[in-house]
Amino acid sequence: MTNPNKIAVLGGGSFGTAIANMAATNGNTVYQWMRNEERAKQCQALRENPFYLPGFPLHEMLTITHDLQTAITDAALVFVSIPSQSFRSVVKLIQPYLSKDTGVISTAKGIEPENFTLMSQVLEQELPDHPIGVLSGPNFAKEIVVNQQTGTVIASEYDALITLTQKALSSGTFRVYANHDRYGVELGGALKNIYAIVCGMAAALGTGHNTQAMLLTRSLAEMSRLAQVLGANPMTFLGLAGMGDLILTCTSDLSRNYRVGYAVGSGKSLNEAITDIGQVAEGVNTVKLVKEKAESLNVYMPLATGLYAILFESRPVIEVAQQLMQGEQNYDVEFSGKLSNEPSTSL
Ligand SMILES: NC(=O)C1=CN([C@@H]2O[C@H](COP(=O)(O)OP(=O)(O)OC[C@H]3O[C@@H](n4cnc5c(N)ncnc54)[C@H](O)[C@@H]3O)[C@@H](O)[C@H]2O)C=CC1
Ligand SMILES: O=C(CO)COP(=O)(O)O
Repeated sequence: MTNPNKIAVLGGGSFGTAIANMAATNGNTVYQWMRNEERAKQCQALRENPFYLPGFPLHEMLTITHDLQTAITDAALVFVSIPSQSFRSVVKLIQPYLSKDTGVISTAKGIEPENFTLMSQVLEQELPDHPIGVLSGPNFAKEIVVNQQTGTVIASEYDALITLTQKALSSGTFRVYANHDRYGVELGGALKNIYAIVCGMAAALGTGHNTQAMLLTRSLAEMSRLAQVLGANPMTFLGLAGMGDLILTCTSDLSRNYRVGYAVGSGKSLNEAITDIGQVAEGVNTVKLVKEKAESLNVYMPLATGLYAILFESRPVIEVAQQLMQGEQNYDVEFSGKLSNEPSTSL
């Protein structure tokens, strides 16, 4: 049996800390697990995470620990806030400590290279007997912890898990919407990172509002086109986890993906940009996987393909932008039966 008020959060980064603190503030008994024992002890003693969210005090109901068993035993919900590159290895560690009905929720916005696997699919594979879900939306950790009003989405086939998550996290400043299209919600969160890099790059080149509006809108069209072919509901992309997160990360330098794009657009190499940011920018790997996927499925994704050419084939940004603008004319709104998946060379 699980304790309905016990929640575990795996990951010592900015989003894990924000989620853990919110759940603790709501009166839950919360354990945040960090792999680094020294850091866990330091954060627990300081009542702060100076590595990712310096200056922000943590709630007394939150315990930070290096002990995975203590963190997980009896927890009703486990949030996995580990970047996609390490996600599976951490999920493998928790299996022995989970209770039978513990719900496990991914907050990671990335894709595993093998078989284009999303993180909740990793959960499905590694923890087939557990209810699973995805938390995704326009959610900068740095704004959540200072109580900026925020909306998010819990996506799952399990209504009990949705209700439990809403109860654990909802507050006067955090609103948790439900969605049953887990795949679409998760895909939206992963794909938008590509376009955040594109928009950061465009901003570095001094583009105006017209360009930004076009980029955002065509990004949404492109994401939805792939999503539909992959079996997600493209309408999901009109919600917080699609359009909402796209707007957020494509317009703000709080986004690490946007900052990678801005740095590359300003003349830095990709490696320099990543090193300077010092935190995970999932879009850099996602664009490689999406370019391959789009080619194998013959889905037209000019922005993702153009970004790949700039980041990994040394194509000049200006040259790629001009090519996109001068291609043949295309339709504005898709999914009306016209041109939904026909190849073209324009934006
Ligand atoms: N920061 C944000 O505002 C948001 C982030 N996300 C997503 O959440 C996921 C995590 O992001 P952040 O917390 O921001 O990342 P972060 O870069 O701030 O922190 C990642 C944490 O994971 C830990 N970690 C990495 N590999 C590990 C391993 N093998 N074992 C144990 N711990 C490991 C790191 O030590 C670090 O504490 C990402 O997929 C991101 O896209 C989602 C919504 C908002
Ligand atoms: O997904 C995010 C906010 O919703 C965070 O975006 P970045 O990973 O680009 O910082």
